[in-house]
Amino acid sequence: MLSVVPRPVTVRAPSKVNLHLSVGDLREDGYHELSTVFQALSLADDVSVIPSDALSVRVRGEGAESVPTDRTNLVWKAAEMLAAEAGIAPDVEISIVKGIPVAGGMAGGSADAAAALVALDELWHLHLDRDTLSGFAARLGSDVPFSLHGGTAVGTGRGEKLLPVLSRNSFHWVLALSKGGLSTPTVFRELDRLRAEGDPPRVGDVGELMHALAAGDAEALAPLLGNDLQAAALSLAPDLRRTLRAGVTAGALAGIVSGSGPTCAFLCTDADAAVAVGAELSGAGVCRTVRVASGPVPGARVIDPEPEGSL
Ligand SMILES: C[C@](O)(CO)[C@H](O)COP(=O)(O)OP(=O)(O)OC[C@H]1O[C@@H](n2ccc(N)nc2=O)[C@H](O)[C@@H]1O
Ligand SMILES: Nc1ncnc2c1ncn2[C@@H]1O[C@H](COP(=O)(O)OP(=O)(O)OP(=O)(O)O)[C@@H](O)[C@H]1O
Repeated sequence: MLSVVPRPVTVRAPSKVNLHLSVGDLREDGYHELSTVFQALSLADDVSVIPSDALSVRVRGEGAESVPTDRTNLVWKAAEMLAAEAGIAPDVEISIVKGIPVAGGMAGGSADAAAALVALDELWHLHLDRDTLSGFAARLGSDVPFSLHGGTAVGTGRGEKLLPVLSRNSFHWVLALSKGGLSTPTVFRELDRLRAEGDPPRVGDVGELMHALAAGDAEALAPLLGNDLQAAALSLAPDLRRTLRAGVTAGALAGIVSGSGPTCAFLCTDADAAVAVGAELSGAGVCRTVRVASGPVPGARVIDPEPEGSL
């Protein structure tokens, strides 16, 4: 009798940077009302799923040692959610290859959760539509629907309600990765504290930023980047000021803290400039390592995995 060896399904999911992040009031459910513009970046995680005897999670790559492999991992929760929907047992081995820094403000865990939803939908032949998958994504975390969606989008509510944004051309980024991570709830709490004591800067209107995106104009976009969480991230990790200054000195058009930090994202004129800024920044001793990335890129999608050893 012929036995069929199951093939893994592999899904790549992007990181994100918030080009504009306006944080509103703290709601009764513990979340803040947000208005944000997300861009999906080419720095990505790959998630593979294959049938197994029981649910298990393996992690390798960037910061893998600090990622849980038990039921607290978002991919575990994603598998249990989809299996319950399908009325089957969640017996799969899930392998994550991390490219996105852990607790870096770039939606790494959210990318994995979105990738797991897409991969298991494919593996189990569920054929769920995008709206249904987005519903599951929103239950897993505020950033997960965007990791599924990709591209450039406005997020409202707690960040989970999305509308696509017209964006021309690719934008080129250098990402300065930090030694440690920052906890997202701690950064939101720090912003509440700073606001109770004073008046940290708030981002302005988003209209001009939309025009710069539609025009694909990096020079116009640079001065319009803004993040209300930046003051809180800098208060918790003051060394990031030095990192932000160093990126601009190295030739970036502008630098911001990505989401809740501590990763700093630098917008550059073009791909060559990004490589030059990255090289200069990595020699400046202001971060653990640098990555060059571009955006927008698509959301979580099935890929043909690279053969083992080809990287
Ligand atoms: C900072 C951002 O990355 C910007 O896109 C997101 O707002 C964070 O999204 P996320 O990591 O998916 O966050 P979640 O897992 O949904 O929430 C983690 C915690 O962050 C805080 N949180 C998150 C989103 C939001 N709109 N308001 C909040 O106050 C809450 O304390 C929440 O308990
Ligand atoms: N698959 C996962 N990958 C990374 N971290 C995970 C994962 N699942 C759970 N976690 C936990 O979530 C915490 C936050 O990690 P994550 O990388 O998602 O942060 P982040 O990129 O700052 O998130 P965001 O930008 O969405 O706020 C980690 O410290 C880790 O304990």
